Amino acid sequence: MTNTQLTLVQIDNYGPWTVTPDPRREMDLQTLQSRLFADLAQFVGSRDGYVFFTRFDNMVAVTNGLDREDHKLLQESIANRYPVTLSLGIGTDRNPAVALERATDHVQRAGSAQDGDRREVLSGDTLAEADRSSSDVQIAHFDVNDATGKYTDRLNEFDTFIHIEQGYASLMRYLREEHGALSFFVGGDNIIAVTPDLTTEQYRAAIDHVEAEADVELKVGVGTASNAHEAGFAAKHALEDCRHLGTTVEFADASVEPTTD
Ligand SMILES: Nc1nc2c(ncn2[C@@H]2O[C@H](COP(=O)(O)OP(=O)(O)OP(=O)(O)O)[C@@H](O)[C@H]2O)c(=O)[nH]1
Repeated sequence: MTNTQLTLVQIDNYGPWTVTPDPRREMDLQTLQSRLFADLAQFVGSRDGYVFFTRFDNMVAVTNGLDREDHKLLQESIANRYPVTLSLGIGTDRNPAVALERATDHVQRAGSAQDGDRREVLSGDTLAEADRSSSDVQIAHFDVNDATGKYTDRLNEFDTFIHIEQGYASLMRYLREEHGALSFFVGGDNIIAVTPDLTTEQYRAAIDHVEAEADVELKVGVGTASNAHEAGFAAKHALEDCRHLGTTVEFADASVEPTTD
């Protein structure tokens, strides 16, 4: 059964820091943000989790497999190397949107994102050791069909970007509203969604919705495993199956497709 552990990563008091004592050079802020994301990706990825950059000042990580000590170590390591600190809220649930709601609540209760006195909050419970082996994550890796032929090789980069982003906007809203799944743009034409147990029909309905609303054609590979890396890796293989078979939805072999209840 899926039971997703999500961590909200929030830079403490970042807004005021960006303008104190004067507004800081934008490319310096972009450098800090992308390096911070790279460090998080390495830390969380080496523990088989996933992290998504979302707005950079706030990021979302799938942390099944990471315990409280791992979270503490991350905070300590960032505080030692960056001019900013991180607050972390942890939440778990079968439904990823509910898990994120819980994670967020822990951080928000401790104070505002722009509260100078709120630093390095670490709040919320990780999955109990006993639950870890029976708690799976479902990852759906979406990809635009022939993005290279339709967009990259034909349009300028900005017009390509508009098409891809419109597809992403349509998918992220649909999956969030219909299923509480959280979708993240990860570059190129790829979107990774953290989902509850969904069926082939439910994925197909999402793809049909995006085609009707944004005129963007997607395919998806789905994987389920005890951590994001394994689930996501299986999803990538399933996506390759879509390419070879010419299908739009494939589940990885190891994932058992649930029946609709
Ligand atoms: N983040 C991420 N990006 C990828 C991955 N695979 C491909 N990309 C990106 O997606 C772009 C397009 O590659 P593809 O999706 O393979 O190409 P395509 O033209 O859409 O062809 P088909 O997907 O086979 O229909 C690449 O330039 C990469 O930027 C991946 O596994 N992860």
